[in-house]
Amino acid sequence: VDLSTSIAGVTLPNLLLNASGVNCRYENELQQLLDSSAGSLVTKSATLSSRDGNPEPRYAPLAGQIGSINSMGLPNQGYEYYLEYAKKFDYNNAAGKPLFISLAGMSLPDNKAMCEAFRDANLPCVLEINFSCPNLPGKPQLGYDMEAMEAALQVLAPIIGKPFGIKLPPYFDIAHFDQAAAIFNKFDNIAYVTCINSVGNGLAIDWESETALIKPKDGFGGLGGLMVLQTSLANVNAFYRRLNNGKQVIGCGGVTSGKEAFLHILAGASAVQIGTQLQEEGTGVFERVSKELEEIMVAKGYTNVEEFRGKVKTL
Ligand SMILES: O=C(O)c1[nH]c(=O)[nH]c(=O)c1I
Repeated sequence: VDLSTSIAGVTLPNLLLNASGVNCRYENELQQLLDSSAGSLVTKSATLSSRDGNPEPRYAPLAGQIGSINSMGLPNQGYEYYLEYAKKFDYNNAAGKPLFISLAGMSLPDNKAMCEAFRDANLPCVLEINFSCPNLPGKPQLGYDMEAMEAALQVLAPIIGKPFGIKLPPYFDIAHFDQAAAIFNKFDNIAYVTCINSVGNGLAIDWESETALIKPKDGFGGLGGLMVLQTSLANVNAFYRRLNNGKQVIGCGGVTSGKEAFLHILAGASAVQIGTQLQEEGTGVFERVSKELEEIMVAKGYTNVEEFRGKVKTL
């Protein structure tokens, strides 16, 4: 059974990888991903300068393994740390694993400076521009401001020059799928979109202590895990149906087993990112989910994912 896929001009020997933000801030964590069965890896979203992020507790799993809530606040080592990592990354590694770099500038000038630095370094890594961090106090998500998102892409796409991706927030209105896809279809080098980032500004409360689970923003944070699966499948399929010229979708949201990975591919995903389940289970999740996905494919008579990608049936 073949789980390989190609995105933005790079080939992933296995279509599973981490969701940006999970197990990917430090080099040792990135090495754990390389040593796992994941077919690739993406770094923690980087800002111009390093950041400590929001006060703890800032992440919590939810009771009943239904998901997680986080308000990390963009803690990262600063983009130069990840640029150096990308400079010394072994792109010809035996495992054939490509590298994705996530950037989440606090402003357009910051994003511009970081994209220029990566352009000048001329590396084989693929940039994933994060338009959807929900956890910066006082900062609205660019992904929810269509005009600002298009203006940013007018600046960044030409600088990046080569194929790149965008990390999107979940949309909940068909008009927003239409508007966002129409913007992305204007840029030839947008190779893919990753749907979805966490469902922004949920509130998890412990009923015994009557207290919010996380400290930042009065307990408001991004929701992930199984409980966001149906929203992520909808966003994957909405953009799969709307994007043209070979633009692809990476699915993210609610993948806890081979079954949800299979559903993401049915919805149109070319690759599948795992966040909450990676945080809770560790990097062994990639081998387990790969095996489960292979078993499902064998049981259904599929030998490769192209045979069923995007083939979700409607009634
Ligand atoms: O709080 C975070 O660091 C964070 N958390 C998320 O759930 N998504 C994001 O894109 C980011 I940058």
